[in-house]
Amino acid sequence: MSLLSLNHEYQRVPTDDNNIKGAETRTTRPIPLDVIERNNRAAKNQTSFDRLFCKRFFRICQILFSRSNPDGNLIGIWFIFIFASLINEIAVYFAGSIPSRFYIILISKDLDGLKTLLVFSMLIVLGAGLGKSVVKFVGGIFSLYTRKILTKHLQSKYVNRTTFYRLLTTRPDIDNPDQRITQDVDKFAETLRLICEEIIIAPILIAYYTYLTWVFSGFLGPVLVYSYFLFGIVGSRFLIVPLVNLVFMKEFHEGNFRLLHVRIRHFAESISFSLGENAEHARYIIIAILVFNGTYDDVEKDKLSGIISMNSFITMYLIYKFTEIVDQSVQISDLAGYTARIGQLLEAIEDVDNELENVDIDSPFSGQLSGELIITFDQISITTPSGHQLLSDFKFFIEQEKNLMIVGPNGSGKTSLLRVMCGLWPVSRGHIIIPHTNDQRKLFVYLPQTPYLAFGSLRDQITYPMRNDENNKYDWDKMLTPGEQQKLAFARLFFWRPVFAALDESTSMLDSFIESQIFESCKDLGITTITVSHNKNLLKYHDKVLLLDGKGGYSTSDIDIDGCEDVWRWIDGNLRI
Ligand SMILES: Nc1ncnc2c1ncn2[C@@H]1O[C@H](COP(=O)(O)OP(=O)(O)OP(=O)(O)O)[C@@H](O)[C@H]1O
Repeated sequence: MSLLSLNHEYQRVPTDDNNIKGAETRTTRPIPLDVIERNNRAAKNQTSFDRLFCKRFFRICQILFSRSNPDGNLIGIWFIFIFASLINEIAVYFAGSIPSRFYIILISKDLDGLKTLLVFSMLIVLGAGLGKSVVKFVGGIFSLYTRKILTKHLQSKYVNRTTFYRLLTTRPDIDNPDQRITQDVDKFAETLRLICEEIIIAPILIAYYTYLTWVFSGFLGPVLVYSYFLFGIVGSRFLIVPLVNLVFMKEFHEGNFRLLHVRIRHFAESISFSLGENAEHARYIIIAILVFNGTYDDVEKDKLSGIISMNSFITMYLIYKFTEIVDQSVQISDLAGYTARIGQLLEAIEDVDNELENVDIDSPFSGQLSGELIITFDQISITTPSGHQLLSDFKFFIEQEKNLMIVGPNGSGKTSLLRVMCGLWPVSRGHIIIPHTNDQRKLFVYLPQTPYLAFGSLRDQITYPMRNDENNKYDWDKMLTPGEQQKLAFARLFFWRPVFAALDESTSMLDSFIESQIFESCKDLGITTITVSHNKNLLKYHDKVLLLDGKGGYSTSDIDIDGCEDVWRWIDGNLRI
């Protein structure tokens, strides 16, 4: 026997009158979408271009560049990216010096020099074009790998144990996690590539061109260019802040829009049945200052034109590089928006995982099979994620080979009892003692009213969650009627032959003959059923009934095959009180 102690509270999340910034939080309750939107707008610290952005961006970079990441890292591609950009910039530098060389050769009438320069120019122009293409190609690979590493990282954390279930049911502040993992990661990777392509070697180039501008035009040149840059940076900082929040909200709405379409696709038939259908001026001033203040008075006229041309190229290129950085403000605000969404998801997954780490759940599917298997609810209390108490001080045993039927009004907590039994929901008080089995036999299999049918072959449906190496991808939801889907779910149950089967209205679409055959097969296979149903005809297949009254109370009764009518009258009487 092992102890499943789940005596902790749900993850706390912010609500409308309880802003995220520095506010007290309280137990979750369902939050409407417009309230989440208002919270996101108000909570600028969650989605702004500040320290939090830097922290989240750094965390994502750690994932991307980590040597220990099983999905690889970006270090190699990053170096190739820098190398390709450097080669491209060297070609650009030589291309920029071509007009200066032409001025000098043409004014000195050097015909041999002109022929050599023509060949040199063609090669340089070709090299610069090729260099740009190589940078774009390597950038594409960089973006692809960024997406692959981040998606695999998030996916493995999200689809892990019951993390996705807990995140979806207890963290309504994390809208559309699916969209964050698919779309937002893709856009993050593409935006990062665009920014990197422009500024990956900017620090090296800026240092080099600052030095050259200083050598050619003296102290005033770099000062003017740097002032222009600072002005641009301060201005764009003010632009970025509101944009980050807008990018965040745009993704939020896109996620909801896609979700609506998924729902329309899923419920197409039901819906149809119900007819519900931005310095040119500043650049030249720096050159003019030096020509007119006499710095180049001693220089010969043919060389002067070459110096002016080269000087203007260098200064303009430095300004161009700074302009490129300032122009990145739109991209950076996009990047900050995507970083906020991915960073938030990573933090929420970590919270949910920590919550799970603190819960002592021993795997119910391993251990010792010793005698009779009994599930014990030891004075437990069950509270919904929204804080509503369903059951308190609940003390009960579920014994092997004693089929149990759970009845009660809608919303009384019948399915919730199965949720805590399977470890999906924590209990707010008490503990549940779960027995171990020593063979490969599962302890529980849960069959809901609408079973989950994975894309795949018929064999995949029956052996789910065990995977088979088959390439057949059928959409069984569309091919089978609800009744046939329920029958297929029972084929899965018989394949796994667990000790206990939690049947949650899972025979509701089956005819009574099939129903009786199913309960007989369960008995023959030694599967003890824990059935949630409103159907009194199922009483005869059970040995015990548990009645939840919907007010936090419960009562039990044994069922004798001849006394089903009496038991039903007893249930009926209790529910009318
Ligand atoms: N994820 C959730 N977040 C908040 N409340 C929930 C959640 N899931 C269920 N509840 C609430 O818990 C209560 C019990 O739900 P449960 O599914 O256990 O009812 P039930 O007895 O199985 O009802 P029914 O017979 O209608 O299936 C309901 O009031 C329901 O609204």
